[in-house]
Amino acid sequence: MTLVIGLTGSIASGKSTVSNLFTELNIPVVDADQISREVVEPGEPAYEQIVDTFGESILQDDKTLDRKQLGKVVFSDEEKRKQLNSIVHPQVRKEMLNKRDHYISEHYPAVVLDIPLLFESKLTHYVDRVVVVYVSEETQLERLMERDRSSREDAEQRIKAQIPVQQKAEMADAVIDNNGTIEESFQQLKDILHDWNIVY
Ligand SMILES: CC(C)(COP(=O)(O)OP(=O)(O)OC[C@H]1O[C@@H](n2cnc3c(N)ncnc32)[C@H](O)[C@@H]1O)[C@@H](O)C(=O)NCCC(=O)NCCS
Ligand SMILES: Nc1ncnc2c1ncn2[C@@H]1O[C@H](COP(=O)(O)OP(=O)(O)OP(=O)(O)O)[C@@H](O)[C@H]1O
Repeated sequence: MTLVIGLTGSIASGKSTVSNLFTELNIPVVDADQISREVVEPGEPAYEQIVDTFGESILQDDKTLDRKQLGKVVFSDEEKRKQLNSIVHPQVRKEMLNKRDHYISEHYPAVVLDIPLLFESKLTHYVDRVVVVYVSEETQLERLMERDRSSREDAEQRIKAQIPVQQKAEMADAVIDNNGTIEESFQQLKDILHDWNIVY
């Protein structure tokens, strides 16, 4: 039996950091953000739909998506964000389920689905257990501004596009408090897996 673990949190709470820790433990990770980049490459069906909907001003000179520009458009306008989601999400889901089912058929003890919008998109039925990576609002804002070199305003807009991480933590089966060091988060992860009888 493969345990399917949903990994979520809010933007910049540390999902990718924790997903690397799963990888270190040889637990495969299916990354929704990575898939969402693949399905919008030129030639893919979602690409054409995005250009039809948002126009050529969201393209770079080489015709690939200008993600910064598209981000500005969709994170300042909920309707536009919903439009983009309705184009990208069905493709992402299909690909994620294919990958999940592949790992299950290979009898891995566990597989992780790293899905930023697991709760917002009501996808908890894809997984058996949910781990939320939690940080305080101050840490989140600081890490987001530093990582993306973004202004406070842009960072706050992105944070507001998701359910607050505190609320997500309340809905989780397990929470990793990522306000401390990565080593501390790693120890919490190992403890959770031990509780769930996943021993590597
Ligand atoms: C708007 C886009 C082009 C901005 O690209 P950019 O490279 O700047 O950001 P990236 O894709 O790395 O996302 C960073 C984080 O933003 C958050 N985020 C992304 N999209 C959304 C969204 N539609 N709603 C809320 N939060 C989002 C997630 O926490 C994600 O981890 C891109 O995020 C996108 O295509 N979003 C729609 C698809 C989506 O929902 N992806 C996230 C989960 S599948
Ligand atoms: N425990 C930690 N200590 C210090 N910095 C950290 C820690 N965890 C994560 N970071 C840093 O915080 C930033 C956000 O982390 P990360 O990219 O893992 O978040 P995320 O939840 O995957 O973000 P997104 O939702 O945008 O995909 C990164 O720059 C990362 O290096």
